[in-house]
Amino acid sequence: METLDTIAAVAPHIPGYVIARPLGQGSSSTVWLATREKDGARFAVKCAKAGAAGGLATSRAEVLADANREMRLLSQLKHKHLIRVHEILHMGGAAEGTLGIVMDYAAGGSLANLMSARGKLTVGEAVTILTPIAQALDYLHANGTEHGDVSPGNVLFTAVGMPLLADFGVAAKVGDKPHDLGVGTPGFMEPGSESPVNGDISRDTIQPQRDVYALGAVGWYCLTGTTPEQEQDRPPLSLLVPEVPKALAAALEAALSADPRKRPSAKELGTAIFRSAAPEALDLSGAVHSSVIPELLTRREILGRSPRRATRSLSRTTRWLKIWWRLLPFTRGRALPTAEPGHRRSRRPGGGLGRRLVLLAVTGVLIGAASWILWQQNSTTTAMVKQAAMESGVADPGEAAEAPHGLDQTDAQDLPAALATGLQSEDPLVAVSALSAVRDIALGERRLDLLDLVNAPGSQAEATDKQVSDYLRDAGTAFVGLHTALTALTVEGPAQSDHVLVEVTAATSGYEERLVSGAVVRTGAAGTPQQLRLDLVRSDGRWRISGILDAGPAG
Ligand SMILES: Nc1ncnc2c1ncn2[C@@H]1O[C@H](COP(=O)(O)OP(=O)(O)OP(=O)(O)O)[C@@H](O)[C@H]1O
Repeated sequence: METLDTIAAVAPHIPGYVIARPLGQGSSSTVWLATREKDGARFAVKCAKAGAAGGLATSRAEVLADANREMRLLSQLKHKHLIRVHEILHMGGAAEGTLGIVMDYAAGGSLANLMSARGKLTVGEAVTILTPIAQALDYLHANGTEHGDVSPGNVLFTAVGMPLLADFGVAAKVGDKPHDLGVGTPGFMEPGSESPVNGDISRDTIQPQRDVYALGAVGWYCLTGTTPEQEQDRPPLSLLVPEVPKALAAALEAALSADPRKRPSAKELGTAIFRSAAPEALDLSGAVHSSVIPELLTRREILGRSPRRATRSLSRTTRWLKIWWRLLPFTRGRALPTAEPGHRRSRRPGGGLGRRLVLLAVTGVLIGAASWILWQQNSTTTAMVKQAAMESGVADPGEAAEAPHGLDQTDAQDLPAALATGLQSEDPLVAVSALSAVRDIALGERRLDLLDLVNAPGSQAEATDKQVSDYLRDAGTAFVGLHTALTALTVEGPAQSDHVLVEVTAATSGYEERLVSGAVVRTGAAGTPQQLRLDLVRSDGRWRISGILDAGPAG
């Protein structure tokens, strides 16, 4: 697999999108990070390479046919752990005549990148990755589809570390033409893929057992750092990695059976893996592009391993983050929610910003883990958590939740009249109180689009609140009851200016972090009053917050 450093492809012209950087390259395509011009949303665009060496398609017509086929296949499938495809585009510039598949951007990179950075993963991390991918495979198989290339390059992660299965370039549906032999990634294909296996499993039907083998091989690779040998040459997994629980070793070894009939189904494999050990938050730090680090929430490194380095790498934005987030006090020392009794709880993080980031990060991952792996559990508690997760959209962090009760409505018209008027006030002191109240509503009711009314476009304040709102979207929660009281307001700067500093003392109330179902996942204590200087700018006749400067503790 090529790394980003070795990608020499010329950026294509994609109508309606601005290309940011290459994300990766496979045998048949290059994948680019692209921003949609109309709304700034980010996507990954997979651009086929005509005549790609090693790919299945060797002519332009074949490339087009393959892209169309992959798009068609993916558009019929919908699962929280399958990458979603949005549209297929005709490319311009150097790529004229080819197609681009626009899909969800997986900011956490691929398992291949993670393994290059880490070498091996922990048992808990492997469980976190393998269980949801087994779920996705179970879904595919139940829908008559074989993925055909389950491998580290095709397991991607969202910014909160949720695994997604990608690349349906060689996937097959029931009734499709038989696979070309030898497709897939070496090391992760069942032995004998280059020749028919066990006569009774014919090549003119899909073979889910091949995906099960591949997932077993991915699991082996995660734990040992190497791909599995053939059955007769393979040492027991527990010899290579003594800390692997017996049940996990047995599940992976069964998946790697040479005889496909001895392999478990994807569902059985997922169940066995899930029951073998507690899932653990992924440490993706060190495996992603530097520009992704600020949005990466699964950063245990901040927590304990190398706090200084991690905090430094968050760079300047953290100063703004630190100040604004001080308005969201997270409870000290309270246990974070976990879905399963006995599953690992978060460790107590260190202090300051790292603590807040990590609390968010670990909460996100554990809540996420709860939904990814709540699959075969049958206890009432689990069912309730699962229900809550589904209702809240936590079950699908990559997708905006269909929030009931009018949450997420973007229309400012249903704001209380006094607030709507306050937002339009020429007086920055009136406006700033309204801005703060609207921000409380945005975070308290998860009406996150209201933040557009609060923060100046392109400002540090906007960037900071985006981190908070991304967290709430991903977690499917709101900070219910949050109220920010602003007192001792004074304006610095000329009265008529379009840019003023407002000095305030800000104090936040206690609040509950709740799922849309109403379930409380965490409580936050009231914050110590902070003296802040809010940087306000006025445009289109309205004041918005552009930045927040720390003026120290109040009093
Ligand atoms: N949605 C995405 N978000 C972020 N990165 C992605 C995304 N899709 C792909 N990538 C990156 O691009 C790489 C290549 O993508 P992909 O595997 O789909 O290409 P391919 O040409 O079909 O590969 P191959 O045929 O060799 O399996 C991935 O390994 C990953 O690093």
